[in-house]
Amino acid sequence: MPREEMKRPLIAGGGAGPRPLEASDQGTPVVGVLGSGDFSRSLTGRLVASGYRVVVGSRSPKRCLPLFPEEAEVTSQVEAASQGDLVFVALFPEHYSTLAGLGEALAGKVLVDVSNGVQVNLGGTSHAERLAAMFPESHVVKGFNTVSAWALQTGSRDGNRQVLLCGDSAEAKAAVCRLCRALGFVPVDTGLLAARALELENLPLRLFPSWRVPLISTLALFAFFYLYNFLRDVLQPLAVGGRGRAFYKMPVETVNVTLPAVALVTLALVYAPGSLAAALQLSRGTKYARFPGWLDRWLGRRKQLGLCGFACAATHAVYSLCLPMRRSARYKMLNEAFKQVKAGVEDSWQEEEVWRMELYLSVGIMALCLLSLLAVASLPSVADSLNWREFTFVQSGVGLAALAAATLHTLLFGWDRAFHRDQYRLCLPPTFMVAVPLPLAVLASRVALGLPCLARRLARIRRGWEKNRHLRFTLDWSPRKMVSAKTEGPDYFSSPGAMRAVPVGPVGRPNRGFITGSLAAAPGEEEIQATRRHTEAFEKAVEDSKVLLKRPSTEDLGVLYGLYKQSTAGDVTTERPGVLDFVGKKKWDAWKAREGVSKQEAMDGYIKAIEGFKTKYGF
Ligand SMILES: NC(=O)C1=CN([C@@H]2O[C@H](COP(=O)(O)OP(=O)(O)OC[C@H]3O[C@@H](n4cnc5c(N)ncnc54)[C@H](OP(=O)(O)O)[C@@H]3O)[C@@H](O)[C@H]2O)C=CC1
Ligand SMILES: [Fe+3]
Repeated sequence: MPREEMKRPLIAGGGAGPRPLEASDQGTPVVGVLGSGDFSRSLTGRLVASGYRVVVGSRSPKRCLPLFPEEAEVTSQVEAASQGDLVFVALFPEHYSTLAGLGEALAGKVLVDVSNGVQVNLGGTSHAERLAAMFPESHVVKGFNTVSAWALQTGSRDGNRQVLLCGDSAEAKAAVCRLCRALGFVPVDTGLLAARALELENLPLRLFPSWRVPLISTLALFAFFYLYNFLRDVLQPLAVGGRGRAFYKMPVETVNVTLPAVALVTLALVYAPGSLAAALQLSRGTKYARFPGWLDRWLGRRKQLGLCGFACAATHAVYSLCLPMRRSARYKMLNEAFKQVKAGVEDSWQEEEVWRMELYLSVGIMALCLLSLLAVASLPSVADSLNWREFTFVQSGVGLAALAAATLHTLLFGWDRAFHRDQYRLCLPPTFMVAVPLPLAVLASRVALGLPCLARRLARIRRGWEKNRHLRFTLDWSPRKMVSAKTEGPDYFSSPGAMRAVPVGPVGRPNRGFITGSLAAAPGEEEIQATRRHTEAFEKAVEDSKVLLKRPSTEDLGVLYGLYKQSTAGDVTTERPGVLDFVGKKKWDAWKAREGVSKQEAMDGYIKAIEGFKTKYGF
């Protein structure tokens, strides 16, 4: 549906006259809708506006007729089920049993179950599966339950346009997908009914599922730090015989000491799993082993944790700005001034305190700016406009800079207080000392991962290198495959990185099916040894071809490809590729140019060529 059409109101308020089906509409299916409630009305309006013929089935058609656009036919449930090619069941699941008599009318048809549960159902049978069991001769598709009646009415331009679907019949799903697109939505096939229906039904019932753990973690941290500060700043002064003037700190001061600690730890929690993942990859020497489930989930919640941290930091900034506005602050300042006058102090300027405060504030403001950048970049519309490198730069580079600035801000706040005895109230160290170890550890781990020896190894692992394996080309030696060999072997013409390679066992141990093992099948021990040496030299040359410093010219790649194919598959046996397959033709020509050359000679040629290319392109 064109975007413009999405903007017009879809429920015809009576102004729009009947919209006869045009010639092109003749092929579109008649859509039946069972039920006459909110969802049914919104869906009917949208279907009618998109050119579909709609037959609504109700228990009392006369009563609800005025509620529907005049283009829609409102009739009995049996009639709607019989006429519709595709039938929506817009009833609550507890009323499905009232449809029992429609089995015959619905046989062979696509039934769309749009229902949602009232509470999250973990492990039971989905409504869609119940419907499928009721109508075994129909094809049930679960879908549209994640779209609200309101979104159907107003168009989905402001929200998510996806319609998640699942079902067992591919044709039925295809029909629903076509209808989805015609209504201006984007269908997403999520799989089979048994596997996905329950999940889809639970989706609209979940409240911010990806935010639960980050929010709970942030709240737990807040509770911990608040209690900690309460003990230190409110209870301790009372315990040592204060004059009962400590509880006033609870709404502002204690909260404002708590918030930066929570923000800092939360921010550290954003970058900690990345370091753990890198450490795991380094120790395992591969990126192909799965992370533990908890680490996977933690990695997947970094954005939410970061936004929670940002919210705490921003609130801390607002609280800090408001600190001097409080009555308590004014009284305290006046009292201090009075004490100074009494003590005869004219100038209370303390150079060290001034510098501490200037630096502390400046670094704090910078940290907040960097965090704001991060938060803005995590908005889907902004993130979508960045390429992968830009996104990584912002999330990783700017994020770590924000963490470093926030840690420095906290350290400047602490200054030398860690060494003052009077700061250890109730034997508890100052809050910043509790908050700072995790961020410092994360920053130290990032510095360590940036050390050339680790960074290089990690980069190799992330490009597919494995500690206990090495890469070799598959040189298929079976005669049947040789005949059909078309593009096997290194794909020299695509890109060096795209060369087809498979992991094999530790170096030196020949594997069956690779050229080493296969050639060893030749008779005679001496012959076998000679062939093996020759093959190993060839294999090494193939390995070397992958690590030339520069990519060889197209001509040289052609030479390599031709010799390689002749070495491994013998003479070309396939037809020359078609006119439009430029790369295929070049490859074929390069192979054809070696026709008649024996495999041994081709291998020799290949080895020599690589030796030359090592000097020419660097190695
Ligand atoms: N509203 C929404 O935004 C969304 C709703 N849904 C799903 O769509 C389905 C319908 O929801 P909605 O339209 O809001 O609900 P409504 O209550 O508005 O409509 C339900 C319809 O069911 C029929 N009905 C009511 N009572 C009975 C009964 N005792 N026996 C048989 N039929 C009965 C009625 O139609 P009649 O009298 O004509 O037979 C009624 O209009 C639900 O499964 C809901 O989960 C899914 C996504 C969004
Ligand atoms: Fe601060």
